[in-house]
Parts: sequence; structure tokens; C-alpha cells
Amino acid sequence: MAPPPASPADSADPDPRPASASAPVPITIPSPRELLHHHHHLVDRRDTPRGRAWEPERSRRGEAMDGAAAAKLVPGEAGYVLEDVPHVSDYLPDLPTYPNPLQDNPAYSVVKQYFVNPDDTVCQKIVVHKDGPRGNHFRRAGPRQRVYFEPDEVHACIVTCGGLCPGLNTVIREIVCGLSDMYGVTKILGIQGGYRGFYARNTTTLTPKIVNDIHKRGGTILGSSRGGHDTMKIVDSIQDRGINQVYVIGGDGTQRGAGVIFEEVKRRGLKVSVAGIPKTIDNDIPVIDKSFGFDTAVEEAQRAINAAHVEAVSAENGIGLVKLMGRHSGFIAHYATLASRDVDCCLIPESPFYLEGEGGLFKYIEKRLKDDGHMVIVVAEGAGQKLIAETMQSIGKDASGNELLLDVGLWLSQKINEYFKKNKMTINLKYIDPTYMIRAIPSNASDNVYCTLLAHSVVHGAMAGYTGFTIGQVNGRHCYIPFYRITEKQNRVSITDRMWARLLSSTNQPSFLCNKVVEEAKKEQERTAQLIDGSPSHRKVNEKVAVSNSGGTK
Ligand SMILES: Nc1ncnc2c1ncn2[C@@H]1O[C@H](COP(=O)(O)OP(=O)(O)OP(=O)(O)O)[C@@H](O)[C@H]1O
Ligand SMILES: O=P(O)(O)OC[C@H]1O[C@](O)(CO)[C@@H](O)[C@@H]1O
Ligand SMILES: [Mg+2]
Repeated sequence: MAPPPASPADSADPDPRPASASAPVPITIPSPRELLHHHHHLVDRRDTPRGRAWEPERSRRGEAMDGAAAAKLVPGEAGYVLEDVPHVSDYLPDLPTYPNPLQDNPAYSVVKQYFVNPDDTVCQKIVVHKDGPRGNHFRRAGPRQRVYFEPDEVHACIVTCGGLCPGLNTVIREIVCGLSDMYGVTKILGIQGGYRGFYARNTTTLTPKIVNDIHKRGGTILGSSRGGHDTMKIVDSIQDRGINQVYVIGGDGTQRGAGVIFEEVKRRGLKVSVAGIPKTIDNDIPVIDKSFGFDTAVEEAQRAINAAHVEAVSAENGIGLVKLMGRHSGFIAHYATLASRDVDCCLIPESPFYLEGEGGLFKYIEKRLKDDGHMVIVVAEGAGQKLIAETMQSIGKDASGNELLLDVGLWLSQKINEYFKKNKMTINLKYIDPTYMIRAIPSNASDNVYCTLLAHSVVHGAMAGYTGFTIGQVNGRHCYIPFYRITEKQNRVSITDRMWARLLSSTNQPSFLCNKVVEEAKKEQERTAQLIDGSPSHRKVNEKVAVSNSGGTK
């Protein structure tokens, strides 16, 4: 039988969050827009491609931004700021806590210092200057000595939303096994078909036995969907079913949806942890080191690039053209190109290119064919969309409001063929589109381990009562990140970064950049660096703290 609950007041709990008496008192800064004013994405995202994507649900997005408005910023010495995540006890202050059952688990009890220190945080910016501020930190993930849910009390659910990605089934498996093996939880529901499954589909019971083999399969055993996020119906379903831990696996849209669910759960005063596991094959989620499935995608892309290379070298003036995924962020194309070394040109959404004239793509292809007799081009699906739109009509949006892309691969094939026909030069172009084949495979070994750790860390967080957070690896350490930090901007390839320069030097392709584009890209990088550094906002936080400590006003 579980030991009786200890009241938060009299327990000698070394962890539970409003931490020890000596720890800095968390302050709630009412307006992060003010604190993070230099970060334009937070102000109004209606004009950004992503902002537009959510227009049908703008009111909900508005609510999600309230999560940011209640940012829990805890300042410390030398410009240190902890950007903390919400906790169920923030709005339900008298909840009992329980000893973590892991302490009696033979597998884990041998680990020295198994429970993480409650004061551990993970810094967002790993490279700092001697006199620079220590910067932004997130709460370190991991098991706490005391938890806010008894195993018998937990009724968890898992949902997967958005596009497929290698590793989804591994994450599902490891949430189920983590809950069961580490915490003795037995009630776990699978929500079918994404968010709409909460109110429009039957649920599936998930047990370690049922999920035992699923990591060997691609896709998600729960199914997924776009659109259909009806907050009220979803939270009604959570409430009616008595669900108290919600694990949401998905991309930026999904995490935004989870943020809204969290706000509504909080408004209703429910003891429910809402936790996200970021998923996107595009690797476009900010803050975290990389998203799961990305490694697998880059590895699988090699097969398509190899095929393109073989085709190209075997024909007269052979051109192998491979399209890879990457709606707004060209990471897969970038890394697959760097890994392969057979690629002569990589085109990504972040780096505009042009076809005609000196320094354009056609002249470069011509030169490559004259020099080598063949070439391989990798293009990310979101590349060149503006160019294509000059001659083709937009094809609308998907159910979630994401702009549907025009097929850059087909368009480019046609343009290249036309150009060389006009110039009376024989070419043999083979276009390979492996996009869905790459996305649908199971995760590789390294992603399997990554997914396992993410799943276990998210379970520890929910059991400890944290909510409104996404689990993420930052500088190699797992931590709990507030939803709004994951959704406020997009991770994109920086074309003024050393990594992109490495690619340019490996392919020898033209940079296609005029000075104006380079300057704009540098400014954007500067803005992003400031956000990551957080120095202006941290100074503001510290100023505010100093003012409130001295009782003064400014
Ligand atoms: N602002 C929002 N508020 C509430 N729900 C949202 C919001 N944005 C997206 N969603 C919901 O999240 C789900 C997934 O969104 P979307 O289809 O954009 O995929 P995603 O999670 O971004 O993943 P990916 O783009 O990597 O495939 C959809 O059901 C959508 O309705
Ligand atoms: O599954 P769908 O709706 O065709 O979406 C494809 C999109 O999903 C992603 O795989 C993930 O966002 C993108 O790379 C791609 O543009
Ligand atoms: Mg998305």
C-alpha cells in the first residue's frame, strides 16, 4: 500500500519546487513582451508564415500567449535567469506529495544520486564571455524525490499530432514503459487520430505488452491528424475521462495546441499535467539541440542521394535531383549534403536562389557538367517557393492552416530541361522524391536511445507535478521548457553561420547571395543571438528585481 501523503508544509521534501527557503523567490513578471521586447516574434506573429498558418484559430493562439504572459522568471547572480515551467501547485496550492516509488525500484536504487538536485538548471547558452551574463536557464529534467501523483491515481493519455516522423512509436512505447516500470502506473490511454481523437474517436488501452514491439515500426500506432483542435471539447474529454497526465507528441502546432489545453485545464482548476514531446522531422523547433527522428531522416536521405549519384555518373551529362523535406527549415537537406559529399548543390528555403544569368543555378550546372560530366542537386521542399509562385498559383492550406507547398522538384526539373534544350545541350535528369519514404521509416539506433531518454524525462516531469512544459535536450542535458519558448519562433538554418559556410565550401556552389541578403541575414542572426543570450531581458529582470527589493518604483 502506498504510504500516506505528506502535506507540503510539513514534509522534509528536498525537491518540490517552490524549493528551499534559501532559494530565490520566484517572481512573476507580468509582461514578457516588455522583458523580451527585442524579440519581435513574441509581439505579433500574424505576418510570419507560421502566424498566418494559425489564423483560423487566432483566438486560441491569443490564449496560448497568456502562458507566456505568466512567465516564471527567477533571477540569480551575474545575470542568471531561470525560466521556470508551471506546476500544478501554482494553482492548487495544498496538494499532497508522495515519496518517489523509484527509491524502492531495484533497477534504479543502485544509482548514486539518482534524484536530481532541485536547484539544478541547464544553461541555454553554453558559450559565454568572462564578463557576460550567465544567461537563461531551464529546470533540469529528471526524477524528483517526491512526486505529486500516486501511481494508482494516475490516468495518463498519449496523443500524436501533425506529420509523421521516425521515432514516434519509440516515444509512445517509452512513455508507457516508463510510467509502468518506473512508477507502477497502470492506466494509460492512447488517443487515436490526433487532437480530434479526444472527442471523435475511440481510445486504445496502452500497456507495456501492447507497445512492446512498436518501436520497430514506422509511423504512429495511434494515428495522427492535422486540424481539429477544439479546446473545450478536448478538455471536456480529459475531465470526463478523469485523465490527469496528458502527453502530447507533435511539432510547433501541436505544442501550441498543448499550451492552450494547459491554459484551459488551469482555468478549470484541474489537477492535470500537460506535457509535450517535440516532434518534427524538419528540426525546426527552437531551443532544443535537435528533434528526434532528424538523425534517421538524414541517414535515410543518403540512400536517395547515392541513387541520384549513381544515375548521374552513369549517363551523359547526368543530373540527379533529390527533394527532401523541410518546409521552412532546410536542415535535412543541409546535413544530408554535408554527410554525403556527392552533392554539388544544396538549395534550402533560407537561402534564396535564382536560375538565370551570372552566378545563377543554370550557369553553375553548365560548368559542373563541363568539368565533371555529372552533378547532384539536393533541394528542400520549401526552397524557391517565391520563384515558383511567379508562375504557379498557390494551392491553399492544410487542415491545420499550414501553407501547402508547390513541388519545387518537378518545377526545377522542368526549368533545367527547358534551359538545356534551348541551349542545345543534351542532359539526362533524374528526379527522385523520397520525402514520405524517409518520414515513414522506424527510427535508427541513436534516435531510439534519444526517444527513450526524452520519454523517461517527460514522465519524471509530469509525475513531479510540472505542467505546461515541453521536454527538450539543451546542450546535451534534458530540461523542462515552457511551451511558449518552443512555439515563439522557428529554428532555421543560419546562412551566416559557419555550418552553412562548410556546406558551401564542400559543394563549391554559388552562394546566390547579394550583399543586401547577407546583411539582412546577419541582422536576423544578431537578433536571435540576443534572444538566446537573453542579456537585454535579463538586465531588465534584474532591474525589476532590484526595484522591487528596494520597494522603489521607476
Ligand atoms: N495555434 C494553435 N492552437 C491550437 N491548436 C493548434 C494550433 N496550431 C496547431 N494546432 C493543432 O495542432 C495539431 C498539429 O498541428 P500541425 O498540423 O501544424 O502539425 P505540427 O504539430 O506543427 O507538426 P509538423 O508541422 O511537424 O507536421 C493540429 O491538430 C492543429 O489543429
Ligand atoms: O503530411 P503532410 O500533411 O503531407 O505534410 C508534409 C509536411 O510535414 C512535414 O513532414 C513536417 O512538418 C514537412 O516536412 C512537410 O512539409
Ligand atoms: Mg509544424
